[in-house]
Amino acid sequence: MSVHVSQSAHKIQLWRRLGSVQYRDSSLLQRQHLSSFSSKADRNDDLVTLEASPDTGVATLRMHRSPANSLSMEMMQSISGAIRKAESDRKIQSLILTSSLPSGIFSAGLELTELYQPDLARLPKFWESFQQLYLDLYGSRLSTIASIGGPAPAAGCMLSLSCDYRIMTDNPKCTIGLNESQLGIVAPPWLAQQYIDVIGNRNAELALLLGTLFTPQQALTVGLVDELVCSGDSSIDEMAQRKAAEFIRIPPKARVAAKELTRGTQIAKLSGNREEDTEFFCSFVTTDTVQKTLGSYLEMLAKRKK
Ligand SMILES: CCCCCCCC/C=C\C=C\CC(=O)SCCNC(=O)CCNC(=O)[C@H](O)C(C)(C)COP(=O)(O)OP(=O)(O)OC[C@H]1O[C@@H](n2cnc3c(N)ncnc32)[C@H](O)[C@@H]1OP(=O)(O)O
Repeated sequence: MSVHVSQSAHKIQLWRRLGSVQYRDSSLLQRQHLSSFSSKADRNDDLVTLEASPDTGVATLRMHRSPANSLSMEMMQSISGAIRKAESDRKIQSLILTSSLPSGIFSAGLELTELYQPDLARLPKFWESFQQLYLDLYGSRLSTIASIGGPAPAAGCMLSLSCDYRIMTDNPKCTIGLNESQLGIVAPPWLAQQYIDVIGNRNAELALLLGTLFTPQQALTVGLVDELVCSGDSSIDEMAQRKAAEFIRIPPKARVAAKELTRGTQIAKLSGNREEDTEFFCSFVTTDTVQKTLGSYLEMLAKRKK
């Protein structure tokens, strides 16, 4: 145990050195004019909707945090809360995770304003909410289906990786993958492991290095999604419902036990390592280097829009 702790302390030092100077307060960084990236806390009450159908045993969790379902702390807590609510209903055996944004965006990943020039008191709680969301979704007793009608980069991809089955719209503009390296950051180990488990070591290695965003066809080829639906075809919901019904036909105890076989070790690993993981994240993301890269990435997003 002591060896483990000292190794991770070493890793933190390494990240700090990579970032050269540790970020202390926002005055250390040049404030840039990024008017569209200014929100932080938002209201918890209208970010997701849960529709449970006891007749079919299927609940549908729709995300609608405009404009892109990016994951603020409150958004992650709302999704976690809705998963737990669905789980508490013994008639519900399956959960479909989808977006109800008119743009179709599944989720743009972590809310970048939570990472850039962060509120230092909020940052650890933000990361704990991300860990919790992973634990709630990946470890759910429900069979979970991601119905991906639009882009799903980074933590948006994590949401889908945490489900048991992924259906995606076949529109080349809708991409999916862990693109963190393009932002000058890396995926946390538990998220990288999900990627490795789903697409295999070599595919994950290359994709993590390059920050690849896969088109739906490429995602299908590497196994990142299980099925594609023709673009514009409204049947993605029907397909998700059909898949949910297929999972429900498996006796729940066997289904849950099978899931535990493949996911139990990773869930236990993060559960026993949350504080250290949070400390590492906060130390890493607040380095000057990471902050500068995030600032440039945000500017690039804003310019691209113009
Ligand atoms: C122990 C070990 C620890 C190791 C350390 C671990 C460190 C890990 C640290 C962080 C991990 C981060 C994971 C992440 O999830 S980072 C987020 C990555 N996300 C992205 O790169 C996506 C960026 N967005 C896009 O590419 C596009 O917006 C897209 C989702 C494809 C949609 O494109 P489009 O339909 O063209 O729409 P717009 O680009 O115009 O976007 C619409 C509005 O949404 C805003 N937006 C988009 N993404 C985000 C975001 N992630 N956060 C906040 N806001 C976002 C965008 O600005 C537009 O806003 P507005 O209309 O107001 O201008």
